[in-house]
Amino acid sequence: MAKTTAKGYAALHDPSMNRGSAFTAQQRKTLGLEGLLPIGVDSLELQIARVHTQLDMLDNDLQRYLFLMDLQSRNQTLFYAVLMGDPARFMPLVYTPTVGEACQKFDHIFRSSHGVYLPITAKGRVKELLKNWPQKDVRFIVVTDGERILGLGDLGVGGMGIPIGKLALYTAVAGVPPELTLPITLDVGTNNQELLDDPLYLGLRQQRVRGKDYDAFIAEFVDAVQALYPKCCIQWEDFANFNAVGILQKYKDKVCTYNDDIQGTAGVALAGILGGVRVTGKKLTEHKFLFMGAGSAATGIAELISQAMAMEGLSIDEARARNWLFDINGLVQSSRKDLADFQKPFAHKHAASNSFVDVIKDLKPTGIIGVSTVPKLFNQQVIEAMSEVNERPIIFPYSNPTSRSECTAEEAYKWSDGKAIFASGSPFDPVTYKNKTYIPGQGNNVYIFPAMGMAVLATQSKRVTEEMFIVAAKAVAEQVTQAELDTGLIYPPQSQILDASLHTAAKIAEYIFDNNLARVKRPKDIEAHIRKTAYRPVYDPA
Ligand SMILES: O=C([O-])CC(=O)C(=O)O
Ligand SMILES: [Mg+2]
Repeated sequence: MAKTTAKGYAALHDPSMNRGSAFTAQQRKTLGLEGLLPIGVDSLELQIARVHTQLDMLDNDLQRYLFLMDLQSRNQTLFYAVLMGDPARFMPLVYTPTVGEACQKFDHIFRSSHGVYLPITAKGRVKELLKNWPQKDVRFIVVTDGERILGLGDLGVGGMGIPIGKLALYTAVAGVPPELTLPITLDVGTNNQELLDDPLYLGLRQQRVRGKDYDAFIAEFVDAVQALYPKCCIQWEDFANFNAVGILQKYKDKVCTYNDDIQGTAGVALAGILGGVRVTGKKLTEHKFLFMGAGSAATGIAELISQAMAMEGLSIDEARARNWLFDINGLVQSSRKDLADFQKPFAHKHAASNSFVDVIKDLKPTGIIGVSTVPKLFNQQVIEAMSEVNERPIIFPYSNPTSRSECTAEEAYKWSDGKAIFASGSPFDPVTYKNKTYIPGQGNNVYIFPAMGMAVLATQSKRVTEEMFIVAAKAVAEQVTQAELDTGLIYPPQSQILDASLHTAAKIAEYIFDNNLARVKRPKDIEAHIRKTAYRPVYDPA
């Protein structure tokens, strides 16, 4: 929401200004609020405590999600103070897994609007619609077309929950000022018949537009953003593979943009692997990865790992040869005729196989990475096979939300007899197995995208490059202590995610300055500058 200076009654209804019961007596006088609030004056701490009590009264996480969204549209400072006070507790509410359920039920739970909806029927008028957003300086847009929301598929306009949730984390996790962010949904229709048949559905009631008209709409959108907000970075989120890959290819060298599912996920996977590599004692170049799923998330991770392996001495071809994909049609290998261009670098010579377990026994990967959106594919046989060929198998079920995870943390630890190096896309509780407690890490792009946002903000970077994700991955991984590795954690603990993200952001920013991508002058101490720029959820002094 835009920062404003509303007065009187309007001040109570402007989330960027509203303090509710925390307006001081003096402010109430000056702003004309006397009589509009009960006489008591709360501190922010007391307001936070009240929110916790109210959350405790609710029966389930979807209700808590709705409560928090209402809070966001009522009192922004309090919303972020609550989130940032306990990120480990609140991330699963405003983000995966609860946000997935909220997107599925979007039309039924809809209350008030946040962000901008651009229907393809407004073709030619995108700029005009965007101008209705009150804020004139927007630095981050997270945009979806709702076609592949987490692993839940086409949710049409209901996908909006994702840009809203991601941007809340830009702020809560890396301190990006909320007034600079804007969630957007491009409504190009939906192919989800259940939605089309639902009288409560709020999006366009038509099949998805494809091809030239779709591309032209995306182009108009990018142009409009450039024209209105020249310093803005566009993050593409939860598009179907074929659109995600094409859009990124088309715009990554033209404007400041990235795709979180391809590049952010790749960054966080590489960070987890660098952490995991420390546990295995083997060099990165000695590892070999097998992906369950061969979409753009898989190829994005495989490519970033390959680049990182190449930086450690392998040729890029040797590096790619250590990354294998497996999908619904079996092992991706060079004789397959159904492959898209973006999959071909990872289609190596090998006999066809439809058995993931056989492929594990044959290729002996050191890690398996699940980006299939199909739950339970890492079954007991798979994890036992990985444990037979590895002292410490890397098991990363990355599909979201929890209901789509390739296995649970408990399954991974149990079936590997406590040997698994584990991280999952959505959170799992700690697991006790044979008297030892393991803390499963959340290998979610939340360790990357907020930090990337903060770095881009602090530098006004012209572009977002591939190397920036390698820098980010290394910065995340280097913060994990040996004691944390010993408990199974390969990412920094979520309780300290703000601090970790600010450090990661500083490392990325340093790279941006070093490579002449910045549009601002280099500060003497980059990390101090970033920490100073970061949003804090406090009321400005009266
Ligand atoms: O949103 C998340 O939790 C991670 C992500 O980008 C996805 O699964 O699409
Ligand atoms: Mg996503």
